[in-house]
Amino acid sequence: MPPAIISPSQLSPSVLASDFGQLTAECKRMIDGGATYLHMDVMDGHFVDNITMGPPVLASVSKAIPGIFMDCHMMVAKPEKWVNAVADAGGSLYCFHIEATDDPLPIIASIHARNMKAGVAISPDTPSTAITDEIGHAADMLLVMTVYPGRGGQKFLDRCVPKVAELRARFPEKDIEVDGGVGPSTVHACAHAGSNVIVAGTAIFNAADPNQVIAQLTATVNEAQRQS
Ligand SMILES: O=C(CO)[C@H](O)[C@H](O)COP(=O)(O)O
Repeated sequence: MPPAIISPSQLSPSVLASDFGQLTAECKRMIDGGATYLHMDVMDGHFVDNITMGPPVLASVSKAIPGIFMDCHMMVAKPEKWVNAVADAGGSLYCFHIEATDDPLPIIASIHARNMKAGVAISPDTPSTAITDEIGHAADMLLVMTVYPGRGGQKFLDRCVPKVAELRARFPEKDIEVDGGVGPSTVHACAHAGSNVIVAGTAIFNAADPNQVIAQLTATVNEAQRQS
């Protein structure tokens, strides 16, 4: 059993599954439905084979929804390049991929210098040990991808779950996020391995009752924390 988790649960709907033509309304709908974060999937067409949105769109959302916590998942080839633009756009958390840089510590420092939380993500084929003790302690959040980044609606990769447990054992005080294929049938494994920040896209946006799914995912994490 992993050590007791002290970080509160957060539910972060992935806007990749939203109607981008109604993005602000979709984000409001999620917050009103019980989400605490909004997972903003920023893709630049280089790190992954897809393009989504950038700082101008983030700025529109933060302007329309003051106080929103934008959990910005930067699937970009040069993560050092966008820190200031995302901060200026109202980003709350800047999470970059360890595979996209040879020098993560200065990026974490630059994120903190702009008063954002710093996240470090690992793709499915990257071992959790790529997040060294030094990197993990410097970051605020560690993201374990449970699908290959780039698209929503993919099948959850169970083989990534042990990485959550390994990181939780080394970093009991950090936020640990899971992203990809997470929904009512897969959240239990993530939560019991030690994840406290849950990203879900299609499971929420495609649901008949999104608020019920948000409540169910949050309750599963809270129950896992009570049992830890
Ligand atoms: O980062 C992502 C893809 O790169 C998405 O956030 C992720 O896939 C969530 O979507 P779903 O819950 O539908 O799998």
